[in-house]
Amino acid sequence: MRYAHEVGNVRAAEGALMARLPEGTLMQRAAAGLARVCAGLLDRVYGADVVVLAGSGDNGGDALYAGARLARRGARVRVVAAGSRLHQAGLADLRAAGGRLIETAAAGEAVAEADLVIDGLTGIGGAGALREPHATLARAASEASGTVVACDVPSGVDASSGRVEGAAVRADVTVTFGTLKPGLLVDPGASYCGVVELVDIGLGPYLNDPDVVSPAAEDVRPPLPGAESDKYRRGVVGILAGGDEFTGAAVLATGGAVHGGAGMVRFASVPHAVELVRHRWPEAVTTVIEPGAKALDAIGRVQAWVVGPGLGTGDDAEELISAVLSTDLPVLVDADGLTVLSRRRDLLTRDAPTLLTPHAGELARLLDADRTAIEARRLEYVRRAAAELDATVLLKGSTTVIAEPDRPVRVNPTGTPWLATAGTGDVLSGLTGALLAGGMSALDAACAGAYLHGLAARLAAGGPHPEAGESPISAYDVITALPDAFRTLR
Ligand SMILES: NC(=O)C1=CN([C@@H]2O[C@H](COP(=O)(O)OP(=O)(O)OC[C@H]3O[C@@H](n4cnc5c(N)ncnc54)[C@H](O)[C@@H]3O)[C@@H](O)[C@H]2O)[C@@H](O)CC1
Ligand SMILES: [K+]
Repeated sequence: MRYAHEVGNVRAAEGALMARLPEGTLMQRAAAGLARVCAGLLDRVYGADVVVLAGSGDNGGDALYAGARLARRGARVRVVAAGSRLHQAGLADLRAAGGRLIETAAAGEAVAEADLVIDGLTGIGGAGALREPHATLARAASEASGTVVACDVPSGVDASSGRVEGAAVRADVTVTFGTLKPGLLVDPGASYCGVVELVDIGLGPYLNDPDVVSPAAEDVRPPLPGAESDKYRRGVVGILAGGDEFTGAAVLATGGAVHGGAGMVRFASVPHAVELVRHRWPEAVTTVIEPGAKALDAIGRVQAWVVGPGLGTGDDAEELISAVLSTDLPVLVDADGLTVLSRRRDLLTRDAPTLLTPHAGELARLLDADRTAIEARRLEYVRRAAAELDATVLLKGSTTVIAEPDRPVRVNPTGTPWLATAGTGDVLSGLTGALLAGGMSALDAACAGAYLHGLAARLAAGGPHPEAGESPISAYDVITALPDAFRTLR
């Protein structure tokens, strides 16, 4: 598990640690770590052309001291000051080491020809869209042909949320201090960071519980079946999906479940969808159901339900969703099921676990909020959704985030932009439903489902020769790659 802390938490820990250390110690630790990473990125430090973009805060201070360390090793270091002030002691140290300050007007050319650019414009103190000249410098850095290293956070990225309101530095490497910041893990911010290097400055013992966590493979491994397992112990998942109109979603969700490790997949729907699912997935046990309150009675025992993909949003769908949510079993609601819930939020009042898996548009309907705002502030909205709907919420998208009331948000680290294609969400709901039926909690099943789904997509897109680049994938390719994804986890 990787841990991230919001700015308030970082500042509190820094305050407590700084009180026990001589002044300036932390900044020197940060600068030493930053300089070490920068030196490792250069072919040779001696003679390298380095440009430091320095704002007036301590982020600029870190960058100036790091520049001084590189200058002492023979680099040619030039500084561009954004704004009227600079960290005076940092500037003095850099000058003493042979670095020099250049005019802002000369910055564009200097940045363009540098071997390495250190972005020290703003760090955790950055607020709102970058002002001038910061914004222009950030754009210049983003276009630089040399290596761009962001100090603590790429300037223009909000450290706590990952929000980007205007120009921001596109870094090759981000060297962050003490702990990760949520904005480095969640898009849009995450996409500006490049490789993230964490430098230990001794903050660990002073940090509170993390605000955001990002699981690693060992955190999401589903339990292995034992010798005594039978299909009921491994879990039976019930899939309620598809209708006369939409059948693809039913086939894909069932495929995700069949490859998700369940002991058995039960599928129930109208005759047309049942026929297609039975044809494609003979492993599934299918039932034709009639609309009405007794629809579930014919299906047999399950340990978790998945409801919604391709179901439609009319009265029959609503009745089915209402029946499923009145059971005492874990329920995953996706797609059309979420649209129904946006007019029947009362159905969410229940004791058993409920897992909702919206994309931004579906969440916008559920919360009566704006889709663009959700995409820009994923952490804020997923937390709000979990609290307001009293459910586990998995928000799909460029970074999948998962929230449960009063828990750190989990950020999924796998995935590929190729996943943004029709039908992949249906695969995720079937897969995650199988994990729920296997006995994982809603939060763990959501995390493991998102992780495996993203990993399968990467494996599918990378093919047998990932070094040759990625190719487009279909939702069906994701299903086919699931066994490899499970194996990779072990
Ligand atoms: N507090 C600590 O103990 C430590 C802090 N460190 C560094 O200090 C940084 C935080 O320093 P500060 O609190 O001084 O804050 P920053 O240096 O991150 O940012 C504050 C400065 O940026 C300007 N600014 C804010 N938003 C802006 C915008 N939208 N456009 C243009 N300018 C903007 C402010 O006017 C102010 O001058 C960390 O990110 C880290 O790099 C490290 O030295 C480690 C220790
Ligand atoms: K920065």
